[in-house]
This record gives sequence, structure tokens and C-alpha cells, in this order.
Amino acid sequence: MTDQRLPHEKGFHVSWDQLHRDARALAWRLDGQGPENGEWKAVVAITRGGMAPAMIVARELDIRTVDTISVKSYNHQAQSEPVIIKSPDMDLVGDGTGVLIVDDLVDTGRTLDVVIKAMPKAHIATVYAKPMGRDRVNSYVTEVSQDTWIFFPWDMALQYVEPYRGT
Ligand SMILES: O=P(O)(O)OC[C@H]1O[C@H](OP(=O)(O)OP(=O)(O)O)[C@H](O)[C@@H]1O
Ligand SMILES: O=c1[nH]c(=O)c2nc[nH]c2[nH]1
Ligand SMILES: [Mg+2]
Repeated sequence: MTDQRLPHEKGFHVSWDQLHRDARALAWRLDGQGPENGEWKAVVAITRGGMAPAMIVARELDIRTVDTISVKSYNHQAQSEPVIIKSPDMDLVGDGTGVLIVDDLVDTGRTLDVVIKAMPKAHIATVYAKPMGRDRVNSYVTEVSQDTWIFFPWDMALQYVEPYRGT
């Protein structure tokens, strides 16, 4: 497997606190924007990174109907081809009308391409967005440059570092 971090010159480190604030900001932006009397009928999280932001959005907007969609990228030679390996309840989400799809970030946009194909009328919301994929997203909070790798709190751990002036 290739290390996606190598071509990224910058790092954007997100703490749990920052993620909570940014996901709340996303929720407040979406409040009252649903197609029927401003209401959203369901939240669909793109697993796994979308689950924590989706929970926060659903909590802020008092949406109790929450489902998931799982997209996995398979590597065929150099090209990665994302496929849906778990669908949400299609009777519930239909063509996506009134459905809020939540992910932690959009990067190349390949993940969202397959999700949008499945639910073309859904509203796509991510907490962070990079320029390549930004056009697929209807709402986001913070944009970072394409050469930035976003480090999420669930991938990190506190670790001892040597003092600057070692002995
Ligand atoms: O716009 P793209 O280039 O498709 O990349 C964005 C996707 O990549 C990451 O998920 P990943 O596939 O790493 O899985 P995970 O959410 O389970 O960590 C991230 O959570 C987005 O879902
Ligand atoms: O943790 C992550 N940070 C990123 O910047 C990214 N882009 C795609 N997938 C990603 N995962
Ligand atoms: Mg993901």
C-alpha cells in the first residue's frame, strides 16, 4: 500500500475539541435548510470518518434517523476504484431528497462520486474540504490546500518527544 502522506507537504492537526466545534458549526449552517419546511429527514454518515461528525450534526439538529454508507477504495494497478460495500436503507433515503450525507472531509472527491451516484438529490456536507473535491460538496466549514494532510484525533496518540536540547 502506498503512503498517501508522502506527497503532502503540510499537516493540519485536528483535536477532538476542534472537530467538535467545527462539526457544530457545520450543523448550525445546515439548520433550517432542508427541503421540507427547512427539515432534514435523515442523516447518512459515510463510514468511518463521517460517523463522529454525523453524530454531532444529528445531535445539534435533533435528527434521530441516522444511517450509514460504507465506501471502500480498491486498488486495481495504479487506479483506485471506490465501491459501496454497505448501502443505507434505500426505502428510507430514496433518491436522497431531504437526506444529509456527512463525511469528515472531501479530498479527491472519488468517495463522494459513488455516494452521489447512489443518492443524487442528497445534500452533501463535510467538515473539511480540499480543492479537488470541493465542487461535490454543498456545505463545508474549512478548506485546506490540496497538499495538506488532515490528521484526525482518532488516528493520533499523545507521545513523548525528546527535548529540543537533548543530553
Ligand atoms: O475524497 P477522497 O479522495 O475520496 O477522500 C476522502 C475520503 O477518504 C477518507 O476515508 P477513507 O477511505 O480513508 O476511510 P475511513 O473513513 O474509514 O478512514 C475520508 O474519511 C473520506 O471519506
Ligand atoms: O485522515 C485523512 N486525512 C486526509 O487528509 C485524507 N485525504 C483522504 N483521506 C484522508 N484521510
Ligand atoms: Mg472516510
